[in-house]
Parts: sequence; structure tokens; C-alpha cells
Amino acid sequence: MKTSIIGYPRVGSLRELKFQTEKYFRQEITEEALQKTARQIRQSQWQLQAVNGIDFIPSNDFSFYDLLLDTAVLFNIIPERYRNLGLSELDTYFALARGYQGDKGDVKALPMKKWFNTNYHYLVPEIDDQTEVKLIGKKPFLEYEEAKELGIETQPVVIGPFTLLKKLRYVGSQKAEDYVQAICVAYQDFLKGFQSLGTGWVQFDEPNVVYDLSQEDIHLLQKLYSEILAQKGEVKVLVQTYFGDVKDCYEELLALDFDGIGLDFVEGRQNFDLLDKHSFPKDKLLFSGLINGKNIWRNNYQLTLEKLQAWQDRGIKVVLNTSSSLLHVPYSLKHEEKLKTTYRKHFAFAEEKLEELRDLKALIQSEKYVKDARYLKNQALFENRPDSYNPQVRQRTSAITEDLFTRQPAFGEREKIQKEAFNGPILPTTTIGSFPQTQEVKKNRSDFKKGKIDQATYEAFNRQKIKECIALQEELGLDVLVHGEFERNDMVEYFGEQLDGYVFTEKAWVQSYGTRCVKPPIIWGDISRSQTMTVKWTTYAASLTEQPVKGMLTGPVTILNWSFPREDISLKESAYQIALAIRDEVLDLEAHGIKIIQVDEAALREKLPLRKSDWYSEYLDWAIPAFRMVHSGVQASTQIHTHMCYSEFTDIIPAIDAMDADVITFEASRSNLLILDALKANHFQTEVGPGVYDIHSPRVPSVEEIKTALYKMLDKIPIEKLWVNPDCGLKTRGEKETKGSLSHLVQAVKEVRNENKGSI
Ligand SMILES: CN1c2c(nc(N)[nH]c2=O)NC[C@@H]1CNc1ccc(C(=O)N[C@@H](CCC(=O)N[C@@H](CCC(=O)N[C@@H](CCC(=O)O)C(=O)O)C(=O)O)C(=O)O)cc1
Ligand SMILES: N[C@@H](CCS)C(=O)O
Ligand SMILES: [Zn+2]
Repeated sequence: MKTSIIGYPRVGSLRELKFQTEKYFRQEITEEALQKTARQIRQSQWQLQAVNGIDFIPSNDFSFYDLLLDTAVLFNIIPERYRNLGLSELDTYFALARGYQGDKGDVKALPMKKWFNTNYHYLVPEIDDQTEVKLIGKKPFLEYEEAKELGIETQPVVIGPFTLLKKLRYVGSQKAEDYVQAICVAYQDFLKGFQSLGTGWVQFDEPNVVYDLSQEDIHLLQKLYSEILAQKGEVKVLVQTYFGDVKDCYEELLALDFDGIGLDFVEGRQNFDLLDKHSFPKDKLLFSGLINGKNIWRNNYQLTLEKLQAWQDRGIKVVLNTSSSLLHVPYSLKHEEKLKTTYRKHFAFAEEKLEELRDLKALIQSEKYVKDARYLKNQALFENRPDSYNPQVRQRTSAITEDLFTRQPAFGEREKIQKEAFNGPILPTTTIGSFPQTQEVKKNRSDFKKGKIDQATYEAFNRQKIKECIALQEELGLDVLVHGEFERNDMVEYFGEQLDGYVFTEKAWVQSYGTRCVKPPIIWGDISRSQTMTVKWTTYAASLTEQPVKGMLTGPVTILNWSFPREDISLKESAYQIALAIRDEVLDLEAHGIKIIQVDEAALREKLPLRKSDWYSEYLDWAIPAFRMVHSGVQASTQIHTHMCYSEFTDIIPAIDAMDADVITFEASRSNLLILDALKANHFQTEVGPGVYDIHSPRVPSVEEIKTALYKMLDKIPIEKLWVNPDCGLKTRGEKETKGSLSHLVQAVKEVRNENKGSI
């Protein structure tokens, strides 16, 4: 039996690529130096995979920003406005990803969206009538040859034509079907390029086939691949699916001339049934995704070996694979010096997953594997999980009753009470919570964690930052202020570190987008709160000003979705445990005089099942109640805000309204405010603050741009329901651009207020 992985992380095991790329952005290093780091990362990873005996090692899974963007650039899908900047190839690429503002012009970044049900974000390539789709790039070929020079045969990976066509944004008059012919030729040329290099296998990633597919979708899939595969020559082609099952197109995939079919058996449980009910062709390889690519628990060897054995007994040629790219897990446990052995032995990050693949490959070849030490050690893990059960927490969740999900009085009545209590201006301005996490803010935290400074020094620094932040917001003229979140490393990790039941790591970074990474904490056991988590900082900020200060919490669904969840209890049970802990914090903030509390649910949409039929039964039916439970205990006059970013929630608007928050702020600027129509159509009752500018780009928006956005909003949203704010928190921004952008925001609002005096 052979082994394979779909893709490997690429930021570097200690985020070397992140640091070098950010230096390159700041013009501190040359492109050559950046390329050198990239090469070192790729090469050491190929070698690591080779040492672990991986038979199908991917190449072209490396990216400076995002694989979908890479694929678009490979096929010449680059809008004119970026080409016209006249930048180098790499800088044009970064302009697409981050926007560009400088001597050569001023362009916004492409929109960024969540990649399926993960916390990874992709860039949405834009195609117009002028785009001539054709193979122009060399990256996949160069990286293949780079590995070959090390003596390693790799399997080049590219996003497949179906997923590419589905993910593009069509801004001209032409639609997906108009590009099919050109796309087929471009992918044929891609395969021909590898034919001439003598490549064995090429991998086409087609995660879009795990969605509900229409007949037209299936025809498109068939049309694309019957044409492309007709030209594959000697190259073998694997179609790799992930994040779900392929029940809508299983037979069609088998009927196409693929040499390998990659299925996810972790999130696509129905793939087991498909395989049981249908025969699998003897001339194809089944790339069986049994090793979880998205969670960090050790694989259960017994279950995996049983499956593999059963398929092999049926004569299926099986390759053991990961369920998705390993992009979604951290690099290696070897950097975790503080993690206790009791816990650590239960985890497998990317490197340890390579070792699992190696073990399983050896075990399946041995008739007596049940006596093998590797097998026995693995089985022992599933017999005992210490410190994971807390009877008080279980007792509290089992006592949850319906009334805990309902806030009184109803929204309309609360809205009146709150408007009176707040007595603020129309179009109130606010921010999403975090202010720039400058080097000094991070250094303060890092010095404290390393024991270089004591708690008093650490806290004094944060108090000083809060003071400056409040003064800045007052000077700018914002209406609802925040404390700035200087004490937080991350909006989820921070709470994970304070809640009992969590285990956290030191270097277990996972890429979220571009150079930005997160360190998801691990839900090891039952979750509870033993002390207040935010009251000290929020009340300090409130003591410095007469203006309202918004308390800032992360909601239970987001805490769950941005952690590595446990797998021995349901997600619902974990969400309810976290919800009760956050509920206590909300009530404590209220008891300390905080009248506006924001409970961020940035990741609400993340674990929404990819198939619509499962949306409510498997997810929303507990995710929305979990949020409602957090705020149902507050008084009518306490205003509950929530915030969501990068969520395409046009299709779940009724569920968002059912969260029963008083105000929701959300990302909107990169997606052209498309969501406004949906809010109007659904008679959205919650007050809204669609972001008026993109905070993920260093660009400073002009007053005019913000006014244009505001007027677009006022077309669709009653003025008394509209809040004004950036898209998301400002933690990734510099201080100068933050000040510039917010002062333009306030200026724009002043002008719009003046221009609308009559209508208020
Ligand atoms: C809002 N988003 C978030 C998502 N997911 C989260 N879990 N959190 C989010 O906020 N998903 C969607 C969006 C967009 N995604 C992101 C993801 C990541 C960032 C971001 O800014 N990440 C930072 C790292 C943040 C952090 O945890 N910092 C720590 C550690 C800082 C550090 O690197 N320290 C150095 C030493 C520094 C020194 O001594 O000077 C070290 O450890 O080596 C902290 O601040 O303590 C990033 O840089 O990638 C934004 C949006
Ligand atoms: N309050 C958080 C939300 C980010 S989604 C912040 O401002 O960073
Ligand atoms: Zn956000």
C-alpha cells in the first residue's frame, strides 16, 4: 500500500515565510532573499515527506499567498488594473492579494472569502470579457523540477477547472460556460507541460464537487474532464476531493478517465456508503482520506487498518491519504516544550501525521500488526483521556431549559429602550474592537510570557495603551468606544487560555490568510470559567471617558470553530459548555456597569454544513441557541452587539436575525456591499453596521469612498438602523493608517449627517 498527502503547510515550521514576506512588504529585503526562504521551506518539506516514505509527495502546494490566486495567475486571469501598475511579477501578485497604493497607482485587493468550512481564506479571482484564459505561468513546472533536482519525484497540484470556474467572480457579460473552451485548452497545456517533463502523476483539486450539485454542474464537470483528460498522454491524473462526500457525482467521477480518485472519509462519511454500494474500478487508485487533515488528534489505527483491509480484500487498489491538505494543522509537536506528555501523546500535527502514514503503511503489510508495539501504543491512547470530565459542567448543561434561549423583552421594545438610554447621534460610529497590535504591544506580551517582566509591569503597559486608545477615539470623534484589546494575542486563543478545559500550544501556528496565522487552542475537556476574563480591562477603559465603552467578548460558536475541537463529545455539547461560560462573563460585565457588550461571532458560518439539507439539523439548530444563551440574561437596556467577518451570510439571514442581537457589524466592503439587498429582502430587524472600508489592506480609504459606501447603504437600510464602522478589527493595521482611515470615516459620517439633516 502506498501513502499520499494532499498538501503541506507552507508558512514554515517557525513561520519563517511569514516573517520574510512581511519584511519584503516593508522593503527590508529583496525578492531574491524572499525566494531563497521559500525554496528552503519547500525543499526541507519535500525531504521530510520523503524520509517518511510518502509515495505521492505534492509540489506546487507552496504559495506566497493563496493557491486559488496562484491558479488564476497561472492561467492569465489578472484584471487589467493590476497589470497596468507595471509592477514586477511578484509585486503584481501581491497587489492582487493586498491592494496597492503608491507611485504606480491605487488599486484595492481582490475580495477574500472563507475557504469552504475552514479558517483559511482564499482570494476571489476576477474575470472579465477582456481576459484571455491561457497557460502563462511557470511556477508548477519550476517547483516540480526543483524537487526533481533533489531526487524527489513529486505530484504537482493545481486547483481543478471545475472548482476554478465555480470560484471565479464574473464581472463582464460572459459567464462560466463562455470560458469552458479556453479553460480546457489551458489545462490541457498544463498537462502537456508535465508530459514533456516526464511527470508520473498530477493532482487536480476539486473540492467544489462536495457541494449540492445541479444537473448543469455535473454536465460541466463531465464536459471539462472529458476534454482535458483526452490530452493527458502518459501523465496519470488524480482528481482530489475534500471537505465532504461526492454523492452527487460519484458515478460520473468513476466514469471519467481519471487514474485516481481522492475521497475524504473524515468529513465525507457518506463516501463509505458509496464505496460499499458500488464497485470501484480495478484500474484506478482509491486515494482514501482516512487521516484527518483538519484536526490534531491521533488517528485510531485499528479503525483505519480495518477499513484499508476491507477495501484491499475487495481488490481495490488503495493509497492511504489525508482527508484534506495539512495546511489546516500546525507543523510539528517538536516545538512544544511546555505541553505535558499526558496530552501531547494524543496529538498529531502535520509532521506527526507523516509518521502515522509511515506507521500504517508498515502495519498493513504485517499480518500480526495487532501485536506490533506501534499499534499497541496507539490503541492505549483511546482507553484513557485524563482530566476531560467535569461533573459540575455536565450538570449545568443538562439543566439547560428553553427559557435560557430567549431574551425578554422582544427586539422592538428593547430597541426603543436602548435608543433612549443611549441618546446618541444618528449613524453612530464605532470600531470592531481591536486597535493596532504594534511590535511593542506584542513584545510586552512576549516579555511577560517569557518571564522577562512581572505582571505589574505588563499590566501597566496595557493600561497605558488603553488610555492612549481612549484618548485617540475621543479625539477622532467616535461615538461608541472600545478598549483596544491590547491584552489579547488572539480573540479565541485569549479566551482559551483563561477557560478551564483547554490546552494551548506555543508554536502551533496555522495559516489563516496570506502571512497571517492563528494558534487555535485545543479543547481537551469540559469547559468552564473560574474567574472573570475581561472585566478588569473594560471597566478601566470605561473609567477614562464619559462616552459609552463597548465590552468585547468572543462568542461560543466562534470559540469552538476556531479551536481544535474534541471528538469524544458532540460539537453542540462543547458549544453549550462554552456558551455558559461566556454568559457568566456577559452578566459580570453588565453588573460592572458596561451597557454595550459585543459578542463576536466572526466564525458563525464556518462549520455550516456544505450541503444545504444539513444546515439546520446538523448545525444552526444548536449554534444559534448557543449564542442566544449568552445574552438572554441581560436587561432590556443593555445593548448586545455581534460581529461577523468574511461570512457570506446572504443565504442564512433569517438565522442571523434569530441570534436576536441588537446590532450586528459585519464585513461588506470587499464584496461590494452585495449583502444589503439580501438584508432588505429579508426584512432584517437587527440594527446593522456593514463595514465601510476594508481593514485587511493597508490602503487608507478616502472620505469620498466612504461616503459613497454610506449612500449605497442608505439606499437599502433605514437611517435609524445604520451604524458606521470598519469591516473588522484593526489589530493587523499600523497606527498611522488606522488614524487616517478612522478620521476619514468620522469626516464622511459628519458630512452625510449634515446632508441628511432634513430626513432625520
Ligand atoms: C479576525 N480573524 C481571525 C480569525 N481567526 C482567529 N483565530 N482570530 C482572528 O482574529 N479568522 C478570520 C479573521 C482573519 N484572520 C486573522 C488571523 C490572524 C491574524 C493575526 O494578526 N495573526 C497574527 C498573530 C496573532 C497572535 O496570536 N499573536 C501573538 C504572538 C505574536 C508573535 O508572533 N510573537 C512573536 C514574538 C514577538 C516579539 O517578541 O516581538 C513570537 O511568538 O515569536 C501575540 O500577539 O501574543 C500574525 O502575526 O499572524 C489576523 C487575522
Ligand atoms: N473584536 C475582534 C473581532 C475580530 S473578528 C477584533 O476587533 O479584532
Ligand atoms: Zn472580524
